[in-house]
Amino acid sequence: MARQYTLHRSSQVHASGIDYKTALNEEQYAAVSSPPGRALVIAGAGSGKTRTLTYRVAWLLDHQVDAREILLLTFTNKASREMVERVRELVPHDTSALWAGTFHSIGSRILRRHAEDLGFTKSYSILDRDDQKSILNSVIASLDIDTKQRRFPKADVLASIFSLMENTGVALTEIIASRYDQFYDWLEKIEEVRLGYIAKKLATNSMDFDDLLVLTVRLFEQQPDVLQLYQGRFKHVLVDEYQDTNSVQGRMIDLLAGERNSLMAVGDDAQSIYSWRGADMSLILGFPLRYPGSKVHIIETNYRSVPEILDLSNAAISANRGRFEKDLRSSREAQGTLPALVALPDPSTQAAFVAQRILELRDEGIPLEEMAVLYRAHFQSLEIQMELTVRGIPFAITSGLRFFEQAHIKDVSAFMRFVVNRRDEISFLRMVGLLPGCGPGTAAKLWAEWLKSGWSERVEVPPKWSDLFLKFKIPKKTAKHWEQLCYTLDELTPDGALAHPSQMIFSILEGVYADYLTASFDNAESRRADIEQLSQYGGNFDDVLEFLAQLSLMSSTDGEPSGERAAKDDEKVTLSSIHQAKGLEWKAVFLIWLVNGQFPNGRILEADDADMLEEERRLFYVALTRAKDELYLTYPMMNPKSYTGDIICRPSQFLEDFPAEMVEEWNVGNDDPWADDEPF
Ligand SMILES: Nc1ncnc2c1ncn2[C@@H]1O[C@H](COP(=O)(O)OP(=O)(O)OP(=O)(O)O)[C@@H](O)[C@H]1O
Repeated sequence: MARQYTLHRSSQVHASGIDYKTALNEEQYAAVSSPPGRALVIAGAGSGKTRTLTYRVAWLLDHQVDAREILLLTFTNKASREMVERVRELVPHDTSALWAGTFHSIGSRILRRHAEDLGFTKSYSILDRDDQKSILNSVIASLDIDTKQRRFPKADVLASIFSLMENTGVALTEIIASRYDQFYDWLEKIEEVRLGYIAKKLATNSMDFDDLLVLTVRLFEQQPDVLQLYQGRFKHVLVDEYQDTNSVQGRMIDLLAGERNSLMAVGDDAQSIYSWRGADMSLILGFPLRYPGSKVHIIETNYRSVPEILDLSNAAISANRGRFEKDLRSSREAQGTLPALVALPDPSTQAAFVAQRILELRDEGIPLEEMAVLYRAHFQSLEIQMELTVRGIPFAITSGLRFFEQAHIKDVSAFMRFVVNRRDEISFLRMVGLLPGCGPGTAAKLWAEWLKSGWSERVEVPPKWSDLFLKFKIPKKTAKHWEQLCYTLDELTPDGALAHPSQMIFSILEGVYADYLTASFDNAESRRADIEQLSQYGGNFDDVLEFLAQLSLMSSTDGEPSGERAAKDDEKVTLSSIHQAKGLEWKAVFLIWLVNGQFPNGRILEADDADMLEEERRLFYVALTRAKDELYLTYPMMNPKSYTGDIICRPSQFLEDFPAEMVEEWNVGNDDPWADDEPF
């Protein structure tokens, strides 16, 4: 009888040498190794979404997929950087042709190549919120709206309204009626401002963040050949944080996936927390219907939290109805202590409790950078900040201006933006506005002279700025500085070519900006150091267009944790809003201000809208699931700072969503001999 002999196919051994079955759990492996097609991966909190996506990319590369056929869309720039880095560590393949980034950065990359088709040039500027506001204000001024008679929405509010429109596809009338009905009588004028804003963006060759998405989709819809080009390239589209995509992003994905391409969307419906910015949860819930025949993978093993914390989180979210059923299990051993529920007399005692506990935990061996204080809104961190400062406990706050949004960084980039995009009025005005004696009136006149010269419309850079600019009419006080500016601009474009980004920054600093810094800021030295750092960063780019795009994208408000997050070797407690804690984890988490009206937020309670309340509960769930080992839920019983005088606080209704046995109540006393026996 013939001998049975089994042949081990060499394809089992991957170029990367990764043993996928060992590196992943069964659920993760099923998703990572799934055949080409449409797949939705519902991965619970702490279940390894990053691992699943990075191994999926490695798997594709190991299975003869070319890196250039992969598109990885992420929610933040940081996430995309980390994932690409992780893939590089995993596989020997060349991954440089892989496209990874946020929707905005991928949109910008595509638009850069096809801007002419949409009436822009490839050197278009990207507007941030500040720039948007300047344009909107100038449009409002030009329309002669009588804002004194009745309150007209401020530029910031208008920018939010227009953005919501673009991101949701909902008509202006409807948005005003449902969310801003106090401005309903202004509807016509608001529409005029909107049209004026669009026209001004086109005239100044500028796009805002929403345009990066909307125009990409428009390009795909209006030009089938362009769409085919990208569909033909990206055979594998992977999307992270799918629960927070909005309808335009959803459409962009659908278009790229087309009829045939593989699509893997990874997300957790229970963590969808951006509907206020247009995220559309129906995209994730409706995926199986939109993609008939798609496979749904559910990953339910949580590696992060001890069972006590996870059970509480599961119970807390179970009150929500609109969700995929899942049963998240902890892979960790029970530790025998329950999450703490701590009622404190008032906000300052709450702060004292948190600070004291932080010090005790540090003594027990948890480093400060493994602890976080989370809250619904930034102002709720005030007392904590004061208390930590008094006790000398270092902390980092994830709020405030990002590096790239600071005035001095924007000033320097205004020079670069203008020489690159000579129709960029905002940058021109910002740049000349830095010169002594040059107020808004003079700046506007200079801009008019510039337009009159005809050079703003020409493709080529003027061979010598000084030849042109020195003919302009300049106030006496400004003349010397204007001359200096001209020579600096000449240095930015030697012989009509754009200089290297680092060289440009150096010239701007030495030519014009250093003087301005010392004359304007008492911390000129540290600002100068920032600019030098920017110049160093510029060394990573050969192309100034790429550099400027990256700069704008980094200062986006796309949910990126801003400010400094405590680096690993930097011993600091993190103070963060829950939104900005998305995707992060700490050994000990303090969730403060669990009071009705604060969390859930008062506006949401007033609106009495079930969907909004569910989103608020998901936010609560996100906060709970950030904790690995210790979780403290705290609230003040009295709020002495309220406008109405002292008010008694009602504990958050979310605390009623789980059985009392799941937490341990702490009674906090006082060792002050002068205090009453009772805590208050
Ligand atoms: N198969 C695995 N074996 C061991 N540890 C794992 C495995 N998969 C993931 N982990 C670990 O689990 C933790 C959580 O992973 P990750 O941060 O990717 O979760 P997540 O799904 O993005 O969570 P969230 O959505 O709550 O932010 C990480 O520390 C990760 O290293």
